Amino acid sequence: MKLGCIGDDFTGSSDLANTLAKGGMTVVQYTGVPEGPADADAQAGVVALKSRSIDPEEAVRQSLAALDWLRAQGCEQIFFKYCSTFDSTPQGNIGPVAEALAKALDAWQVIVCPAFPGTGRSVYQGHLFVADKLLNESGMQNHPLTPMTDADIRRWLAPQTSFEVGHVSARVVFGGAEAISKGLWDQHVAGKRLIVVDAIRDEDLVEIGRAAKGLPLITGGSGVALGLPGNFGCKAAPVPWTGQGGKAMALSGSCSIATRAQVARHKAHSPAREIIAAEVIEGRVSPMEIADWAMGAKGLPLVYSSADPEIVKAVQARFGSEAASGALEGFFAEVARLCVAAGATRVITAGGETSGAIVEGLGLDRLEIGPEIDPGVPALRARPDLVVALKSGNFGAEDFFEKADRLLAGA
Ligand SMILES: Nc1ncnc2c1ncn2[C@@H]1O[C@H](COP(=O)(O)OP(=O)(O)O)[C@@H](O)[C@H]1O
Ligand SMILES: O=C(O)[C@@H](O)C(=O)COP(=O)(O)O
Repeated sequence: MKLGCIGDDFTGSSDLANTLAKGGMTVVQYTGVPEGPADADAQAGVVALKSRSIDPEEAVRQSLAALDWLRAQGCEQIFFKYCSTFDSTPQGNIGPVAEALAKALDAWQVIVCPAFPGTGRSVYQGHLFVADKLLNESGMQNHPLTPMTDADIRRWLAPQTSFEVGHVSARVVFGGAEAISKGLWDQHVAGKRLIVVDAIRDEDLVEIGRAAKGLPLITGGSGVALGLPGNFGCKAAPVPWTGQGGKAMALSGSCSIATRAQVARHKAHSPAREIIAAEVIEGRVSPMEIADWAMGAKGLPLVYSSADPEIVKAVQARFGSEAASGALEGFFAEVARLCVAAGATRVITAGGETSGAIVEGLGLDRLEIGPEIDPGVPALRARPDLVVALKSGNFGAEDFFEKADRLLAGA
């Protein structure tokens, strides 16, 4: 295995795996640190952790364990994947994990680049934009777990790390790979170790990828991986896929603007069942009742707790945000487990934390990467009789759920 990746959540890991697979690499996504060796033919391996919103020390511990395993598989370069909206708090976990990996790898010029132009995320003058809005005005300021209230990535990252945070500006990036390498070196000489690199277009990311050739550690969103397959001699190629017939279902715990629009569209003409957080927390609704409903429903049933920011805030004020998230994630995982045990063969999930809980609950330890459904979301094969799609909160067109189901089924 040449490229070793550590993803801080499961949807994000499949987003990165998707970019690498489209670039022609053979990629496998692993759930947590595998016990055995990597697949013999994998050129890249993504160890998916659920470390984005946990205690920073534990996130570091898990990430270093993933690093040890990836190094033991012979990886020449390590990629730490976090969210293209830089989801983190003043405590972490992007800073602490990047710092620990850099120390372990003796990496000094560490690129920090969440840009993903294909989904509207760009970094300019160190500030992160979502389409035409600054990050802190994009809806991400209301995220249930990591509210992003400052678009200046340098300022947001600084309190998370003891390293100095540097910057390579768009003006330098537009000069191409050599100019970027010089920009990184200049920042290194100035004592900066985590270096935010501007990127607005895919071309910028390809040049940043070329400049990253040979660096021990890269950090960012999946966009900055665009140029990496080429560094390992791979060329873009169609990703093979065999569809899966049978019973499908969708589960959504994402409260993002994009997911709420997808839920609204789906429930206008397909079976949908809302999960009320208080009913879950107080035990007034059971996973079995919901699984029975989903297995009995026609078409693509959707089970969702996705709610507007005021509703989420009220739930968190009443029960505490960890308790609310934990209860809902556990509930979704159990519904998925019951449905798969009853014969569901296609499972579509929305939300990073939600998807992580479901994949862990289903015990899916290895995912093969299929073709892209919408930017950043691939079809995944978990077992000979089970395929899944893990949608990042803010990804996907409004008709994502039906589209994902068609592709998973082989259309
Ligand atoms: N109605 C709700 N009230 C409170 N919290 C919720 C509600 N619905 C979902 N959540 C929680 O919000 C979090 C959403 O995070 P996540 O699944 O990562 O979605 P996204 O990808 O949009 O960030 C999860 O922990 C989920 O359990
Ligand atoms: O980089 C991204 O935006 C995604 O790959 C990702 O990590 C999204 O996370 P969630 O929105 O929590 O699913």
